[in-house]
Amino acid sequence: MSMAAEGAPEEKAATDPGPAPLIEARRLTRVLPGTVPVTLVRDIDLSIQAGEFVAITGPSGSGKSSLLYLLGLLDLPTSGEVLIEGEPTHLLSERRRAAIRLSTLGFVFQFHFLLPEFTVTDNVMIPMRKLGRLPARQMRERARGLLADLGLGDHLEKRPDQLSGGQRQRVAVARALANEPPAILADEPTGSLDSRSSEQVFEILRALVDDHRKTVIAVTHDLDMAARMDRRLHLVDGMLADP
Ligand SMILES: Nc1ncnc2c1ncn2[C@@H]1O[C@H](COP(=O)(O)OP(=O)(O)OP(=O)(O)O)[C@@H](O)[C@H]1O
Repeated sequence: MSMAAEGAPEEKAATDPGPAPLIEARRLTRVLPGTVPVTLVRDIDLSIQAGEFVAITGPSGSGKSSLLYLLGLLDLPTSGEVLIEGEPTHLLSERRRAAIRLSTLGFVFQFHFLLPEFTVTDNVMIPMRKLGRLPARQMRERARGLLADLGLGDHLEKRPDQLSGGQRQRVAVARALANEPPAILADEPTGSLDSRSSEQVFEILRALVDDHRKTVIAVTHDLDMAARMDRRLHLVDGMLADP
């Protein structure tokens, strides 16, 4: 092989674009059809890298949840696109989009949406069962380990209604982490919690970013909390604006 074919390393470095952003939006627009169409988000361009802790802020009704749902492939844009790890997603089948959600994105909502008739451990195992990559015993061990890491080791066999709001939200975080996704998307994760539980959940999200290099994107009304995240995306009338 000639020297030329091996290539000068500096030339390769200059042309190598590096890894694709974890989540990217290009001209993302979502309009609800109707006699008076409602524009939820308009023309949003953004790019989120692995390891970022991003707040989505803005007044009530500005489109924060709508943007999060589009970025999380829970909704489809009217125009524009979302790319996950460089892969355009808007033309994929719902089955493929669901597979990306299951392995790449973990969700935490304001209300935990745990199944009331299941134990805490069984709730955390649900995404693992759907993905179906681990034998049952390993799923259970992993769920228990996650719950223990989040301070819930004494509550593994309880049902959600036997826990406090803050504990339930930590179970929801464990469930979001079940399949080891690189990104967690959270919609007002502390919105229904008292200040002490809010702080605990915030510290957990912070540690996911700092210690485990997860990407966390969280919609929040809490401007103090948003100020403690690494980056803020501020929405006004469905568009990105200066905070
Ligand atoms: N399915 C729907 N039908 C009609 N209007 C909707 C629908 N979903 C959202 N909207 C409206 O679109 C706008 C954006 O909603 P969205 O929930 O994304 O805002 P938000 O910033 O998250 O609000 P909040 O802070 O109050 O949760 C709001 O005016 C909302 O009322």
